[in-house]
Amino acid sequence: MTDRREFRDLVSPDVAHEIIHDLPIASPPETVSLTSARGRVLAERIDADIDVPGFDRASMDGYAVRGRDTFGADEAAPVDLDRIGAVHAGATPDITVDSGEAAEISTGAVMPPGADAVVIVERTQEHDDGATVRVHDAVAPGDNVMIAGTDVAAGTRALGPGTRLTPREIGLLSALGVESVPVRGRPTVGIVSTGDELVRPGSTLDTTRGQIYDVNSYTIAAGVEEAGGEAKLYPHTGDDYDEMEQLLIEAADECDLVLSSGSTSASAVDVIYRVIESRGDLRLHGVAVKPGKPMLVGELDGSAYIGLPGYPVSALTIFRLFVAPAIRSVAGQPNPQTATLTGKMAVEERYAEGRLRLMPVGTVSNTVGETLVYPVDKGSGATTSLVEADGVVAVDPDTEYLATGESVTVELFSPDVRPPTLLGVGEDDPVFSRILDTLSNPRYLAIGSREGRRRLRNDVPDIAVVAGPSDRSLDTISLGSWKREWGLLVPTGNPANIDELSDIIEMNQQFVNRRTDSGLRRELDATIDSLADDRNVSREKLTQSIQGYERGAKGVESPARAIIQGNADTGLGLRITATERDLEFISLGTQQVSVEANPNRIEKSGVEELSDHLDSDTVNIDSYHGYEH
Ligand SMILES: Nc1nc2c(c(=O)[nH]1)N[C@H]1C(S)=C(S)[C@@H](COP(=O)(O)OP(=O)(O)OC[C@H]3O[C@@H](n4cnc5c(N)ncnc54)[C@H](O)[C@@H]3O)O[C@H]1N2
Ligand code: MOO
Repeated sequence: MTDRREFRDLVSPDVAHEIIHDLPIASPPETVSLTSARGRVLAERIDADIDVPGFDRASMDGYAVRGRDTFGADEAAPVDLDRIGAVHAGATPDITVDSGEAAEISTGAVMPPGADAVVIVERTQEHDDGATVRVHDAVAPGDNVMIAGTDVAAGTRALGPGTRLTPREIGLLSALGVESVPVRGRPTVGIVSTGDELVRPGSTLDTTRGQIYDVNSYTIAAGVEEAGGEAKLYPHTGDDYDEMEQLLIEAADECDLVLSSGSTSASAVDVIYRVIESRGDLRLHGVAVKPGKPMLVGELDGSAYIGLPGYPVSALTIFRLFVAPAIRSVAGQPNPQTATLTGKMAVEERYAEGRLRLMPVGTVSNTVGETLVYPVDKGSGATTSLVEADGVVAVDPDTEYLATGESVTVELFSPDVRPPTLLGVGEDDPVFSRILDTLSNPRYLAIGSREGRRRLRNDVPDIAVVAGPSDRSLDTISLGSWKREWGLLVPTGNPANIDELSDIIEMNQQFVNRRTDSGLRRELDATIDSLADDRNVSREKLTQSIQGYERGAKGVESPARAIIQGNADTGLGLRITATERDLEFISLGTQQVSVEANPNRIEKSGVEELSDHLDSDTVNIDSYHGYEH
């Protein structure tokens, strides 16, 4: 037990920022060519070595003249000048314009000696077979001419240090003939994800061994690049001390900053802090934020080191809060624009762990333009906790309770986050999920019919999709409904010869159920109830004999997938799934699926859009197997 770490003294986020600020993350400036300069930050000022333009330049097509010759000219009293030749862009003029003369000139050409203005071609006419130019307009010296150095004069400061190079600045540098520029270094950030369970996307998972795809290496690498660093992925390390030490030292030698993820916490196998303690200097272990408490900060072999917690939400939250600002500061990148919105809590929320809580939240607007805010907390281990959220609400360590209706400030993940046009919740229905693809920016949380009804009653979502029996009626407006055929899925050829519900009770088959939240499950339970009534036994008596009845799977396709993988003999599902997954289907009936709108949101554009699609031919319900209007 002595190896275990307890987090009694968590440091405050402010102190953590200071400790990270003092880390030696250095990255020397470098010189890059203009073609790779976009997004980089100038390390030094750039002065103009040349005038731009480097000569007096015609800015319109027309005739180069002496302005004084045209004075008084207008439509009624044009002036005739002798046309003495032409000057084109990219050519040295071989003529001089004297008094009473004009030379044809094209935009961008060098003004010929003697000329000081250009009359645009539209205000002239050629006469005498081109020997004379009739000018209908007076021009003053300088008109339609860009004098040498007016864009940039040689010797002036063109761009200052710290300027972020966008296409506009790159344009100026090109005009000055600068071919490569000194820019701030991009710190090299080594990413070491720890855990024997991790596998890189692209390889096959062995879930029996608890393998999962590595998330953090990719989220963190993307975050590093976005902040202006250069990410370098290292192979995974397990929890073996020597292996971890060797990999971390290698990364520290090659990188300006090493970021590990995982192995930060209290378990005896979480050895990473011991590597830092023995090979470097551990300056922080544990910060008072949620999620992300077990963060580590220190130095390792002269490089900066930050240990992120393993849970993807915790890792990314700590990265955004503490690490990204440090990388931006070294790379000279400005802090990104933040955008906040003020909304009202749609539900109440309790929390009392005494840490600054960065609560992921989703937002939805109601028809009077208010923003409603609801927590999206599927836990630190769920990547959807962040994808289904629009931003975070920072809840102060002393705040233990947020009441429904309380005003909160949401910091959006970025200023271009747009709250969904439609927030829907409820049943996982394969056809409704296709309808979603036709809408502009919907968010749909497949949390089941029961939870969907509950949230709709609480006035959070715009719509709920519900199926199956329910004991409570809803005060809602139906936007549409259809019927879907449900029953038992079995492998092709139906090896166990199942043809009715009672077979799975009597035949000792491995069954895959759905969760009690789903309308499909409620339908099954109602059918079992009537079977129990017929036999004059309790529902439990029957369900006890169904292997797998108690454990419900989340997705509408989960039972089918289990059968295909050979992990089950039969499962609860829909005809459409059986057809699409090449399984056989034993029909047990049809159930109604209805799309119910929150009566207070009926005028919201996203709801109107959905309603229109449901009424139109966009959605041909009858074309799906087992579906009918
Ligand atoms: N008894 C205690 N248990 C835990 C505590 C505690 O104080 N006492 N703290 C919890 C908190 S808070 C967090 S956060 C986590 C952090 O744990 P670790 O940093 O040690 O992370 P691991 O245990 O290695 O992994 C946690 C979890 O995340 C998965 N993981 C890890 N790396 C990745 C990756 N690159 N991609 C995707 N998923 C990853 C890993 O498989 C685990 O499921 O500890 C709590 N426990
Ligand atoms: O710090 Mo942990 O991230 O609360 O789950």
